Amino acid sequence: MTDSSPQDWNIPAKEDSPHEGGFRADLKITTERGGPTYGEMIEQVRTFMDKVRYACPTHELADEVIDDLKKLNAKLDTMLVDEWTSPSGTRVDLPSRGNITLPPYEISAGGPDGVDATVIFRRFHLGGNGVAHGGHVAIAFDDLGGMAAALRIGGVSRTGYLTVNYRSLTPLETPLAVRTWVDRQEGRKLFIKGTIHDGDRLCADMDALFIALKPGQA
Ligand SMILES: CCCCCCCCCCCCCCCC(=O)SCCNC(=O)CCNC(=O)[C@H](O)C(C)(C)COP(=O)(O)OP(=O)(O)OC[C@H]1O[C@@H](n2cnc3c(N)ncnc32)[C@H](O)[C@@H]1OP(=O)(O)O
Repeated sequence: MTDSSPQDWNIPAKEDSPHEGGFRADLKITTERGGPTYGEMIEQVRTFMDKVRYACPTHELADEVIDDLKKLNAKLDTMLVDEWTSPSGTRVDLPSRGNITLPPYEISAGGPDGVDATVIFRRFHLGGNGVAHGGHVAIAFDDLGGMAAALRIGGVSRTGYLTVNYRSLTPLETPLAVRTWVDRQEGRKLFIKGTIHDGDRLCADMDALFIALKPGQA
């Protein structure tokens, strides 16, 4: 088998976008891409990453795992698609829309006024001394802040700035309440706020600007 080279990832989109050269105009929402067990596949990968974070393999075991991973990567190589047709990020029936790169969250309510979700930072989100890495906290805010913006404008925006105040430690493997909402809107500018709580305790809050993209804008 061969390792993937960088060019392998430049997979052209199958369909033309109504936004030539830019972001896709429509936000795809799917529940079937990748099949009925796609969510379980993603969960197994997360579990694997949890174990990798804490494992100290012998040389022999590391070599075995490398061989197994090469086989798995070769299997997925036969199924690579462009970003617009990948299940990842579109599967609204799965935690974090099936996006392996995000901390898994589940949305309990979402609309033009904001989003309520429960996020669980996993063992592989460890920063140090048993709690979450601040960068992963920011990723949760970025995605759920972007979601609040998307649900307000019915389209795509990009983060202009995102400030996180880390108010107290953010635990791993604990369901945490996230709320993001549009504080105010000025034309294309959406000023988003957010909080993450562990019970009554505020772990972090966010102050961000998302800017709605113009047609054709990347
Ligand atoms: C069931 C539900 C299904 C939902 C369905 C799925 C939902 C799915 C959700 C996905 C959620 C993902 C969320 C991730 C979002 C990223 O992580 S995006 C990646 C990180 N961000 C970037 O890479 C952005 C890089 N920057 C850029 O591309 C450009 O600067 C931008 C943001 C497009 C803006 O450029 P532009 O269009 O030329 O606009 P520009 O005129 O510069 O600025 C517009 C206004 O914003 C102001 N502005 C711009 N930047 C700043 C700044 N940093 N600070 C202050 N003001 C600023 C300008 O001053 C200007 O203000 P006004 O003069 O109009 O008052």
